[in-house]
Amino acid sequence: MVLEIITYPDKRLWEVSKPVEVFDGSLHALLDNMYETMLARDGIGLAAIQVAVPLNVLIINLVNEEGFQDKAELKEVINPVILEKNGTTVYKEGCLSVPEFYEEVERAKAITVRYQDRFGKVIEERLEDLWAIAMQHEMDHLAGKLFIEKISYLKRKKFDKEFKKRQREKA
Ligand SMILES: CC(=O)Oc1ccc(/C=C/C(=O)NCCc2ccccc2)cc1OC(C)=O
Ligand SMILES: [Co+2]
Repeated sequence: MVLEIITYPDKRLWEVSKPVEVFDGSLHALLDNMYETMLARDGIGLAAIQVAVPLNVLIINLVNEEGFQDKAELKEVINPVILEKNGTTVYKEGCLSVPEFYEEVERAKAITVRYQDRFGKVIEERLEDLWAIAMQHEMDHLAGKLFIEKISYLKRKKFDKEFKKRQREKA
């Protein structure tokens, strides 16, 4: 089912998530619900903390060349660890937990990551470009970090001003 996505400045977004110990039906249900929620909200990545579950679980499903999200390319990532980082790249990121705000973030261009799949099998992969960006963005969520904490001081001031303006408009 589609779950509620918590949004900035909900303090739970700064919680540090915990490792998954049991790869059971409830984990599978969480992954399925996260996928449905991400698609319903036009997302390409989602971390469990964004649906208020502080577990080291994230999913990524980028849009492919034909321009749609192929479920065959869905990555279900549990207990990820980055083993290696190479190069740097900048990309204008967005986040379902920080709606309507996009900003350039600098990240590693390529990473080697080790994680487990929904059955606990260990996978080691080298990711590049948008896959690497998305993995780093979602893994930051597991450490209680948002992309707006990685932008320059001036861009963060712009975000704060923008956010307050929208709050006033809504009030
Ligand atoms: C209005 C609004 O909030 O728009 C959106 C903003 C962000 C998003 C999704 C962002 C997302 O999936 N981010 C995953 C992390 C990531 C960021 C950059 C590159 C790779 C991975 C979707 C939005 O909704 C629509 C309809 O476009
Ligand atoms: Co995000």
